[in-house]
Amino acid sequence: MISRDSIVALSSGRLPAGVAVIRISGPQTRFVVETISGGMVKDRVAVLRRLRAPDGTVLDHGLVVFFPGPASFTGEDVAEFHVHGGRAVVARMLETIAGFDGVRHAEPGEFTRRAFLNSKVNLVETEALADLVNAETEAQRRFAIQNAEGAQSELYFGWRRRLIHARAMIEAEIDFADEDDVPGSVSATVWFDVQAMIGEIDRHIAGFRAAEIIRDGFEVVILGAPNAGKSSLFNTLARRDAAIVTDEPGTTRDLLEVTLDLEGLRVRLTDTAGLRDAPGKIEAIGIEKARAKADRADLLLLLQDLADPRDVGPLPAAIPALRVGTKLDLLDGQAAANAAAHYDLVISVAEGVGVGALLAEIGQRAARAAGSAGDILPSRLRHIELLGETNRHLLRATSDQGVGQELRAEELRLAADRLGRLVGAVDVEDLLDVIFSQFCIGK
Ligand SMILES: Nc1nc2c(c(=O)[nH]1)N(C=O)[C@@H](CNc1ccc(C(=O)N[C@@H](CCC(=O)O)C(=O)O)cc1)CN2
Ligand SMILES: Nc1nc2c(ncn2[C@@H]2O[C@H](COP(=O)(O)OP(=O)(O)OP(=O)(O)O)[C@@H](O)[C@H]2O)c(=O)[nH]1
Ligand SMILES: [Mg+2]
Repeated sequence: MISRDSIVALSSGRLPAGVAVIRISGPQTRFVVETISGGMVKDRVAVLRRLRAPDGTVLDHGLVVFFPGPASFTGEDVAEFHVHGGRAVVARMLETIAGFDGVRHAEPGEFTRRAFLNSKVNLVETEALADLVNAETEAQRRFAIQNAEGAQSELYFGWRRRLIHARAMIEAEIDFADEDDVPGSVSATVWFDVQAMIGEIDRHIAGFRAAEIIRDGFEVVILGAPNAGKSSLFNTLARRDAAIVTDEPGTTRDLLEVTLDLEGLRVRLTDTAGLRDAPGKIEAIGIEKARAKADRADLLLLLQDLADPRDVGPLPAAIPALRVGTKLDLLDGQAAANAAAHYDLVISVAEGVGVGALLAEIGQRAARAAGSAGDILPSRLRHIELLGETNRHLLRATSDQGVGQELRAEELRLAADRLGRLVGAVDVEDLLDVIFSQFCIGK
């Protein structure tokens, strides 16, 4: 076992709570349990005990669970005290346990760090555990649990195994080049597989945007001329009066943002200043911000007042857009029918027409951009960087341009090494602080 100190922390959330879980891991765990619970408890069974400080003071009545190492979450002896979730109860419990010799308060992510150091989880699973704890939407939860269970790391381990095999074959061919029983076509098959893997890795890297959408949300920006009804739509979708609405053109100046949960996906909706030429100083800054935000959007909603359509000039052409006609209620039946043909959707916020259809359309586009449930996607910039390096080595390995088999085999080794760093199978000491700094205390 690598760690000598035992660590303790509150592993459950905000206080006060009905119940709070205090967790301890390390070699002092048995002694702490014996002392506080007045004797050992059966392994892996929750037992109700009176909990006392070493001086005999009763702290609480709570459940005690003991998990002997190495078959525990961290791989060390672990115990949990499930106590009443009052601030004073928890404070006194933590203070008492941290007062034992060899026991101290845990740092953020330290339980999971020990699980990693004891090979209970690999690095990619560790990151997924952090994502699982932070998941707020159903899509985030689904994505994180899939990777916490190993889907993403299995993909990387699989590629790494194929490269190790490829390198073994190429080196065998180098060593036995002049013997007859090593068929020359072996290397052709190997290079063919490596070539295929480059494509697989490139496609996987391309999935990063989908992972970002799952994590950070699908960016939708509302644009249009002043008074087009942007803020009115924004408030309706947000289901609250987040933006000021008046009949005065130029009401909105700053960017306003709300987060929606559309069928389990996070969607970030931004209201912007109406676009028009040379308005006042404040409005001009707002318009500049609106254009900058639009450049980074996943979807634009281009609103136009059906009763007073105005042109707003060129918009980012590369970004998908929905043309939305607003204030449908102001048109008579015939004019309304004619107008509908020129837009993707027509709406009346005043009468609640078309808003449901617009929301459904946004939801569908967000879902498409986030990929299908079960897609294995890279979830961190770290993954993209190492996968990019992997492929650069593989491209060098597969280019014949006067490079000997030895050097090509070496490129295969370097590529496999990059994948090893990804999952933490090769030395990653320098990475650990970065990764575990993303955790909260008690995890
Ligand atoms: N009360 C409580 N609930 C919890 C946790 C916890 O630590 N305590 N977890 C904490 O994250 C999660 C469950 N994850 C866990 C993962 C592994 C082990 C564990 O003891 N693993 C051993 C034995 C496996 C087995 O019996 O099948 C091992 O891997 O060797 C426990 C919890 C969520 N719920
Ligand atoms: N009849 C009708 N009026 C609407 C509708 N939507 C908005 N309006 C009115 O149009 C005016 C402008 O609405 P806003 O939502 O503030 O428009 P905006 O596009 O945010 O305007 P700026 O912030 O100035 O760019 C207000 O008087 C709204 O009440 C609608 O569906 N029907
Ligand atoms: Mg507005």
